[in-house]
Amino acid sequence: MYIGSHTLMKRYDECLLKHGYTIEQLVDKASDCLLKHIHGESFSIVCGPGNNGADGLSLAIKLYQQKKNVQVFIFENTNHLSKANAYYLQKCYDLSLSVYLFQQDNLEELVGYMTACDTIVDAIFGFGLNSSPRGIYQSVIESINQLYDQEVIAVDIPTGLQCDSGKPYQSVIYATSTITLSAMKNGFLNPDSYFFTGKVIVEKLDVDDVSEEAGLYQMADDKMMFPLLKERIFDGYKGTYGHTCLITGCIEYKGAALLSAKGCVYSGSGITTVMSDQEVIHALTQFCPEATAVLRPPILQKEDFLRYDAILIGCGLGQSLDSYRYVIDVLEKTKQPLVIDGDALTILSAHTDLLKHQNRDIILTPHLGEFQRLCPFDSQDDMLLVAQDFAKEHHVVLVLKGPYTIVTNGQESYRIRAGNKAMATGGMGDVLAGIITSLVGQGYPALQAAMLGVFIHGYTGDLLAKEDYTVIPSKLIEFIPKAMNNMIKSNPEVTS
Ligand SMILES: NC(=O)C1=CN([C@@H]2O[C@H](COP(=O)(O)OP(=O)(O)OC[C@H]3O[C@@H](n4cnc5c(N)ncnc54)[C@H](O)[C@@H]3O)[C@@H](O)[C@H]2O)[C@H](O)CC1
Ligand SMILES: [K+]
Repeated sequence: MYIGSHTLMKRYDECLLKHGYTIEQLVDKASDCLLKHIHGESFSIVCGPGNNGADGLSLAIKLYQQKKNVQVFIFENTNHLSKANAYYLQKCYDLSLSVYLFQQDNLEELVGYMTACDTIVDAIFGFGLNSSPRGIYQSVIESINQLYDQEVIAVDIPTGLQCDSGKPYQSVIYATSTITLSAMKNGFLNPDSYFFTGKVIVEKLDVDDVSEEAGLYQMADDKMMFPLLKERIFDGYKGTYGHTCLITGCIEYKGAALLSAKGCVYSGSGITTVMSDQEVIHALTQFCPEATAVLRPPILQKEDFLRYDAILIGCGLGQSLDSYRYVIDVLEKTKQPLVIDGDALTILSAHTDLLKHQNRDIILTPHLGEFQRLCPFDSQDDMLLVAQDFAKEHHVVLVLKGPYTIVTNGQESYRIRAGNKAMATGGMGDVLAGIITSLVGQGYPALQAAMLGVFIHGYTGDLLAKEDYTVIPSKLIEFIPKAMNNMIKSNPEVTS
C-alpha cells in the first residue's frame, strides 16, 4: 500500500499529467473509483471549487445516467472553479441535472434538501485545502454534520481534515466512510483521524503506476518484512555473522552503551566489540558477557578499525570535546558501513559537510528532536518530503523514529508498521541502533538493515505489549531472538 502527503499527492498528479493524461480524464477515473462503493437511490453531492469538487460532479453525472435521484450543491461563482470543475459543471448543466447554487443568505434551505436523500457525498475539499475552510464552507460543514440519518461519504479526505497530520481544522466533516484515491493519506495513520474518516477505502486509479516516480511511501508490513529476514545457515560460525564495533558510552551514560551492545548481540551479530571507557567495559562484563570490549584510545586511527564489518557511533557517547573528536575521526578515518545515533547525531548537526564524499553506507537514526537539529524544519512542513529530501541530499539512509517510523534513502521510502506507545521509554533507541548495526554487520544492505531493524524492534515490542502496559528495553532485548524466530517461522518461503 502506498502512502502520500499533500505535496506527494500533488506530485503524483503532476507525474500523471506528464504521462499524457488530461485532468478531465483523471477526474473521470477518480469518479469510476467512487462509483464502485456508492449504493442507494438518492444522493446529495456537495461540491467545492477544485478537483475534489470535480470528482463529485463527475460522480453525479454517472449516478444520474444510472437513473438515480441526484442533486448537486455548489457555492461558488463559476470564475473561481478549477478547469476540470468548470468542465464537469457545464456537463451537468448540459444534462439538466439539478444543480443548486447556495449563498450565505439561502444556506438554511440546504439542510432541508439534504434531509430528503439517503447519501451525502462530501466533495468540498481534498488535499488542496491549505487552512481551516473559509467563508461559507464553515457553515456548509456544520449543516452536513447536523444530519444523523444520512450516510456521509467523503471523497478522498473528509473536508477539513489535514491530509498530513490527520488532525482536524476548526470545521471538519464527520464522514461514515472515506474513499481515498490513489494512496492512503499520511494523516490517516493517526488513529484519531478515524472519528472523521470512518471506514477508509483506498482505491487506485486505472492509470500508469507513477507511485515511485512521485516519491510516494510504501507501508512495510509483516508481509513485506518477514521474507527479508534470512534463515541462519547450517554451517555458519561467528565469522559468518559479522564483527561490529560500537563506539558508545561514557562515565555519565553507561546504560545506553550496554543496551545497544546487548541489542546487537541478541539480534545475531557474530562478534560485538564495544569501544568505550573503562567503567563502561566493567559494567558490560556483568550485563552482556557475550560482547567483547576494547579501551577507547584518545585519538581514533584507521588501523583500530580494520577488522570490523560495521561501526556504530553514539548511544551514550556524550557531547564532550572527546566525543566531538571521535565523531570527526570516525567520519574521516574509517570506511566501513556506519550507523550514527544519539549524541553523535547532535555533534554531526554542526558538521553535516562531513557526510559529503563518504563512499559507504551511512544510516542515521534520529528522533524528531535530533532531526530538527540536523535539518531545521517548520512544524507545518511536510515531513515525508523533508525526510526524503534530506536523505537524497546527504546520500544516507534516514531512520526518522516515531509512530510508523520513516525509513528512506531518498529514492525508496517506507513507513514501518510495527511498534507501539508502550515502547516510549528511555533506552529504546539504543537497542534499535544496536539491532541495525548487527544487521549491517551481517551483510544486509543499508536500506534493508534499517527497515528490518526497525521492524524487528517494533514487532518484538508489539508481542510484549499484548500483555504489558510498558515495554522495557532490557526485557525487549531478551525477547528479540524469539520474535526473529517467529518471523522466520511465519514466512511461507522458509516453512514450505
Ligand atoms: N490522483 C488522484 O488521486 C487524483 C485526485 N483528484 C482529486 O483532486 C483533489 C485535489 O484537488 P485540488 O484542486 O488540488 O484541491 P481541492 O479540490 O482539495 O481544493 C482546491 C480549492 O480549494 C481552495 N481552498 C484551499 N484552501 C481553502 C480554504 N482554507 N478555504 C476555502 N477554500 C480553500 C483553493 O483555492 C482551490 O479552489 C483530490 O483531493 C482528489 O479528490 C483528481 O481527481 C485528480 C486525480
Ligand atoms: K472531501
